[in-house]
Amino acid sequence: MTDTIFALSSGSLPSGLAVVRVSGPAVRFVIETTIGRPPEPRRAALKTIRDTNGEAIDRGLALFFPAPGSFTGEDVAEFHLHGGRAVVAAFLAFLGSLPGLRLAEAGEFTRRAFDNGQLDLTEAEGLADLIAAETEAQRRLALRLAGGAFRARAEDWRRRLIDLRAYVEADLDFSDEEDVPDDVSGGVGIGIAALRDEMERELTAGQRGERIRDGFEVVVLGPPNAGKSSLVNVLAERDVAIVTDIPGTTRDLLEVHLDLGGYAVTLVDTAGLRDGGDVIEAEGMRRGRVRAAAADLILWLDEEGDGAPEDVVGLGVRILSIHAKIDLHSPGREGLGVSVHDRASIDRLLQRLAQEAASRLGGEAPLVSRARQRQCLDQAVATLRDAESPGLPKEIMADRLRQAGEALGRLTGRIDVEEVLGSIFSTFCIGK
Ligand SMILES: Nc1nc2c(ncn2[C@@H]2O[C@H](COP(=O)(O)OP(=O)(O)OP(=O)(O)O)[C@@H](O)[C@H]2O)c(=O)[nH]1
Ligand SMILES: [K+]
Ligand SMILES: [Mg+2]
Repeated sequence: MTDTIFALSSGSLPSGLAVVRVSGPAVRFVIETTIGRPPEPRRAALKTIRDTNGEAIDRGLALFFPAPGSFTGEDVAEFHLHGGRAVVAAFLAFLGSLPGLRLAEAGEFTRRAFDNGQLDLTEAEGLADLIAAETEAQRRLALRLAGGAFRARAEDWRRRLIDLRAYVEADLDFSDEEDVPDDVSGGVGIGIAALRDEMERELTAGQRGERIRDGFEVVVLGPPNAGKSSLVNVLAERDVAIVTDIPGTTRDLLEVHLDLGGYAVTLVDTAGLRDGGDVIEAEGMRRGRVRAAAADLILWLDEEGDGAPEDVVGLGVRILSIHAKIDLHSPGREGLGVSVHDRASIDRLLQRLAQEAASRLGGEAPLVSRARQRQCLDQAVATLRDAESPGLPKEIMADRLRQAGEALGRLTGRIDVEEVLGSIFSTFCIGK
């Protein structure tokens, strides 16, 4: 028989309340042992919670969610206890002493929900992201995913693929007969193109999704001693990077994470760019350039206001040029000036960065936000493109449609799920 699992599902103790969740076949037994008669389904009941000897452990709310109308799809109970360490320890120890009960592993409640068809893989990923979300944009993105928006979309695509395949196969079966109109395959072609077009649009929007989830990347470049590390420290409001008046102080890449206007932004400090320098500095510069080439924005910093040199412009990344140390230079220069000693200039820069992030990542929350999702969808699009090749034999077209359906099956976890499950559910915390 399946184990009944339990865990503290709320945060660290002590706290006002602690929520302990139990899921599995022994839930009714747990309820009868601790509070007697089960409360009405999904209704909170205030009860004294007792151990097997009838001794009170705490007084709190108990809820019962009978299968299948629960998060996991199994019988589930929730106990809202006082969030004291001894209270929770006593209750968990008591649960562990009951036959068939054990502490849940990380993500095990969600894993059961998935196994019982309560969630698909994209919804499970959305839940993991919702719990990990640190900014508003991440929260909105994750909530949409967890709410089943991607699942619904993928299921619609899959149904349409099945219909298209049915047409092609019917066409195959009757291909000898005169009276099957050939425009059936014309309609199929239009159907495939429409489907591929929708998927491609989601892939494009997904570039935003991955950036929202993983962070909008800003790499700070400039000559040595321009004040890059000082600026990164001020923006991060922490003393993360070493600052000295010696040119070539920074060698390693150093990243800090900011929340700018609800968007996650990764700010990367780099080694100052100049000719010469020792081997270590040269390697630092190389790494800085590589990172910058993949960034969303380069923050070019110099004291002269010369702007980024040709080789940096040649990276093809959007550049925001900044005059550093404006407290040392005469005012009236053009462009965005910054001094770490002038709070107003820092606030202007922060505002500008938030605008940059918003203009690149704003709009309706996309569906695709993970490399895994993108890869599945990429595959579906590639096979559909194949299916559209002119003069393709019907058998092969039908097979391509089947393969596209399989790619969607991998996306939602309908097929080939084992290899990705471990990596997804291990990112969950215990109790989820
Ligand atoms: N007056 C003034 N001095 C600054 C400002 N920003 C940085 N400095 C000084 O400039 C010097 C170099 O600063 P860093 O932040 O180390 O410069 P960097 O660009 O990171 O230098 P490298 O890592 O060597 O490439 C230090 O002495 C800082 O105190 C500023 O806005 N105004
Ligand atoms: K320096
Ligand atoms: Mg530095």
